[in-house]
Amino acid sequence: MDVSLRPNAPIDIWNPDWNDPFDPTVEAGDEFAELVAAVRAVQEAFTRSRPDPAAAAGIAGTLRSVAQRLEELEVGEDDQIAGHRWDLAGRGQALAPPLHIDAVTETTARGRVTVGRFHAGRYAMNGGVTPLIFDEIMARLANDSGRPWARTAYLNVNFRAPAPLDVELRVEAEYLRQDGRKRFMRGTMYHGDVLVADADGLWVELKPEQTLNISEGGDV
Ligand SMILES: CCCCCCCCCCCC(=O)SCCNC(=O)CCNC(=O)[C@H](O)C(C)(C)COP(=O)(O)OP(=O)(O)OC[C@H]1O[C@@H](n2cnc3c(N)ncnc32)[C@H](O)[C@@H]1OP(=O)(O)O
Repeated sequence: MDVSLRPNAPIDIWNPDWNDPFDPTVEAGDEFAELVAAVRAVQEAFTRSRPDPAAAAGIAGTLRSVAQRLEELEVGEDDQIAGHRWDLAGRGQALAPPLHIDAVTETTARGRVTVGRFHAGRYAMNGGVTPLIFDEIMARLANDSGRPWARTAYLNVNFRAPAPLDVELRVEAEYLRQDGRKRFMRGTMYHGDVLVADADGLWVELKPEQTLNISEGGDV
């Protein structure tokens, strides 16, 4: 399947036909989506398992060969697909929680996410995962509507209640205000009516001499 990898591609709104990482069926013919779903399935199944030593050794060997096969297909970061598929949950980045962005306006964004044990701390979402989800949706909003690129300067997260696993959580972002290059954002995460976390964040617009690709020697 041919896919758009442009970093500034229009935001894709969730389409029920797209792959859900918790749904083993993926869009027919979308081989990369199938691969991401498979990687996520490995992560979740590994986390939930307790293999005996022989099984662990066998599975490790199998995964080493998979890694070797993928290493043969390595490309530069701008050309990789993971993280660049805007239509997939978590942009096809298998570490990222599978956040579906449902809607983005100039000042708001909303999405939903369900995490399993791979993203768990103890019986609830890991405290490092919550900021990942906020950064994803708040950065998406901060950089939407044709605004020049901005980077996260700070992200302060309040954990209000344990975020349960295996159930859908609602995530929202709000563009509070702009002050020169500074964009102030707020995020909230709900399980039903329960606020499980909220966040305040600042995104700072890059100066012309700054670049997203810091390996190109931009002034960052
Ligand atoms: C992913 C989903 C898809 C969505 C699309 C996502 C793609 C976006 C790009 C990738 C985003 C990331 O990966 S972000 C990854 C995590 N973030 C980073 O790595 C950022 C690292 N930090 C930096 O690069 C820099 O510190 C910047 C760009 C954030 C700011 O540096 P700068 O440009 O030199 O800013 P500077 O002139 O000093 O400050 C400008 C104004 O901001 C204020 N300011 C700056 N930093 C702070 C701060 N931490 N706390 C308070 N205020 C601050 C200053 O006081 C000043 O206010 P005043 O005096 O004007 O009032």
